[in-house]
Amino acid sequence: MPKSSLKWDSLKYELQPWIKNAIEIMGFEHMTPVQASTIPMFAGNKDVVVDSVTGSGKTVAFVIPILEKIIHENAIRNVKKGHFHSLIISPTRELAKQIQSVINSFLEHYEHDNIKSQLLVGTNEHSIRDDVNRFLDDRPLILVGTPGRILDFIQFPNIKPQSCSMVVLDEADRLLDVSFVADVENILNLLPKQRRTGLFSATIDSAGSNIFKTGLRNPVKIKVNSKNNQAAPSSLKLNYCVVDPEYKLQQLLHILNKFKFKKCIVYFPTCISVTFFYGFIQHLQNNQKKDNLINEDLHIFSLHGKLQTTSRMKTLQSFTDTLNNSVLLTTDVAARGIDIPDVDLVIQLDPPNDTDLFLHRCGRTGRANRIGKALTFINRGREEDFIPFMEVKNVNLEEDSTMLNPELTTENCKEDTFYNLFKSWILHDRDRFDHAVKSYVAFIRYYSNHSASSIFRLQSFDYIGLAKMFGLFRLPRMPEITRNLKNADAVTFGDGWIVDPQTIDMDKFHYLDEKKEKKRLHDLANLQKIHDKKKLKFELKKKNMSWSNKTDTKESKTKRREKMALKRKAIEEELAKNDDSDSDHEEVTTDWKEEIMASKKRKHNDSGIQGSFDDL
Ligand SMILES: Nc1ncnc2c1ncn2[C@@H]1O[C@H](COP(=O)(O)OP(=O)(O)OP(=O)(O)O)[C@@H](O)[C@H]1O
Repeated sequence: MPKSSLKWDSLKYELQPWIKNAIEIMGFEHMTPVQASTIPMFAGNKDVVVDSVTGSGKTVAFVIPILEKIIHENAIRNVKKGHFHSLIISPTRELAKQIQSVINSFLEHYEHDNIKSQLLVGTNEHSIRDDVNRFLDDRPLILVGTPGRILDFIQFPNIKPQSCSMVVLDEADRLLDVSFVADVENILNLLPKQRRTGLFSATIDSAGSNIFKTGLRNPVKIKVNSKNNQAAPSSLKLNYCVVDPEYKLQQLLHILNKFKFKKCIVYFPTCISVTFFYGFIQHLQNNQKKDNLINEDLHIFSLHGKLQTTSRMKTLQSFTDTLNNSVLLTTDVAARGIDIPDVDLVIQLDPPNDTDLFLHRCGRTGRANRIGKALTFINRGREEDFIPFMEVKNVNLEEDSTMLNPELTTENCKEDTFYNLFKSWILHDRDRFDHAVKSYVAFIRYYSNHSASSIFRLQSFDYIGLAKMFGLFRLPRMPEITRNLKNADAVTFGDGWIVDPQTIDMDKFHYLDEKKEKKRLHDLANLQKIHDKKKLKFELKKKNMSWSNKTDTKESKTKRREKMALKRKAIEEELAKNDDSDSDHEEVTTDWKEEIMASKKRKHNDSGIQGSFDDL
C-alpha cells in the first residue's frame, strides 16, 4: 500500500473529530494497512474476517469502528439500562484488560463521560453478582472479557443482550478451538442475529470452517501479510540456535547476562517449569555475589495461568514499567495479543507444541515496525527439521549461534560446576526435588502432545540431558523413558541414577517443611517395621510406582468403573424386559459374572512390581 493512502485523511470514512484528536495525541501519524482496510468496512455495515501479522494494529482497527457505531447509532440514548452495545471476547484476562485500556485511551478524549467500558474476567476479588451490580450502576456500553465469565454474566436475569449490535472475537482462531468454542457459540446464540461481527487474528486460517459458527453475514476477508509475503512482520528477526538440552538453562543465563536488551520474554512449556526455574534463578540472584552466575541488574518476573488474576495483572504491569533489563519468564498465557512496546527480545526454550503459537510468541517483539529479535532454542538432532517444516508455512528462520556460549556443549564441557550447584540447591530441600520431578514429567507430557510429532519424537529425545537441565540426579520412572531410552545403563549408574548413588542418601534426603518431613519420617519408619516380605514388596511398589503410572491407573480405574456401571444398567434394563424368561436371565447373569472375573484377572495382571525408583 503506498504511504499516501495510509494518511488518516484519505480514509474513506469520516471519523469523529474527538477520535481524530485522540489518534493525533497518541502519535499514530499514519494508519497501518490493516486499519486502512478494516475501519471503513467494519464501521460501515460489513462483517469482517481480519488476518494480519502480529503487532500490525488490529486492536485500533476494531476499537475505532465500535466507538464510531456507538455515536452513529446514538447508543448513549438508545441503549437502555441492563442492555449494552458492543461485546469484545478475548481468550485471556491479560489481553481483555489490554483491549479495555486501548478503548479507555480513546475515551479520555471524548468530551463526555457517558461512554464506558467494563471488564469481565474471572477473579477472586469480585463475583459475577458484583459485575452485574456494577454494570447496572455504571451502564457501560462496551463489555470486554473472557468467554467463561461473559457467558455467566449474560445469562444473569438482569442482563439483556438483545441490544448488542457489534461483537468482536479477538484471537478468533483461539476462541474457536476446542477449549473455548462451546462457550463462544453459547454467547453468540444469546446475541441478536442482526449485528456486526468481526473476527481478528494473525493466524485466522487455523479456525478453518469453525468461523461459520459465528453467524457471519456476507463477511469481507481482509488479509495483510508482511512485505516479503512472510507470515511474520518484516521488522521481526526470526533466529534459531541448536543447543544440547542439558545446557539450555545455562545458555539462557549466558544470553541474559551478556546481551543488552530492554525487555525480554522467555517462554517455558508449562506453568510448573516457570515456578521451578524462577525459584532457582531467584536463588542465583540472592547468591549473586558468591556464585556470580547472574547479573545483579536483571529484573526477573514470572507469569503463568495458575497464578491469581490480580497477581498476574500486577506482574505484567511491573514488567511493563521496568524500563531496562527486564525479563519475564512465562508460558503461552502471554503468547497472544500482549502488547508491550519495549520488548526487544523473545527467547523460546523449546518450540511450542502448536506451530501457530510459534508466530504469536515471536510476535511479542518487532511490533508496529519496531525492530525485534526472536530466538528459538532447538535441541540438537531430529528437532533441527523444525526449520524446513516452518519454511513451508512461510516462516523463515535464520541460524544465529553468536549469542551462545560455545563452551557449553556436551563435547566441550567436561566438568559441570553449574549442574553441581543446581543439584546441591535441590538437595537442600526434598520439596525442590519433587518440584523438579513434576516439572520434568510435565515437560515429557507436553512434548508428547506436539502437533509436529514426526519432528518432536519421544523415541529420539535426550531424556538424560533434559533431566540435567532440571538439576535432577535420577530419572523419574516413566513408561515413556522405559520405552524409549536406549542404552540407559551405558550412560547412567543404573536404576535411573545419573550420578553415583553412593553420594546421595535418599533416606536422609529431607523436607525443610516440618509437617512434610514428619510424615516422611513416619512413612519411612513404617516401611522399616514391615517384616512380611509380600507386604514390603507391595508398600515399596506403592511408594515407587512411577508418577505417570499412578495417573494411568486412576484413569483406567475410573474408565473401568464407568464401563461396569453402563454394563450394570444394560443388564438391569435387559432383566426388566425379560422378566419372565429364565433362560435369558441365566445368560445375562453368566455374562455379568464373566465380566467380574475378567476384571479381577485384569487387576491381578496389573499388579506386577512396577519399578524401584524412589521419586514421588
Ligand atoms: N496507526 C498506528 N501507528 C503507529 N502505531 C500503531 C498504530 N496503530 C496501532 N499502533 C501500535 O501498534 C502496536 C500493536 O498493535 P496491536 O496490539 O493492536 O497489534 P495486533 O495486530 O493486535 O497484534 P497481535 O496479533 O500480536 O495481537 C500497539 O502498540 C499500538 O499502539
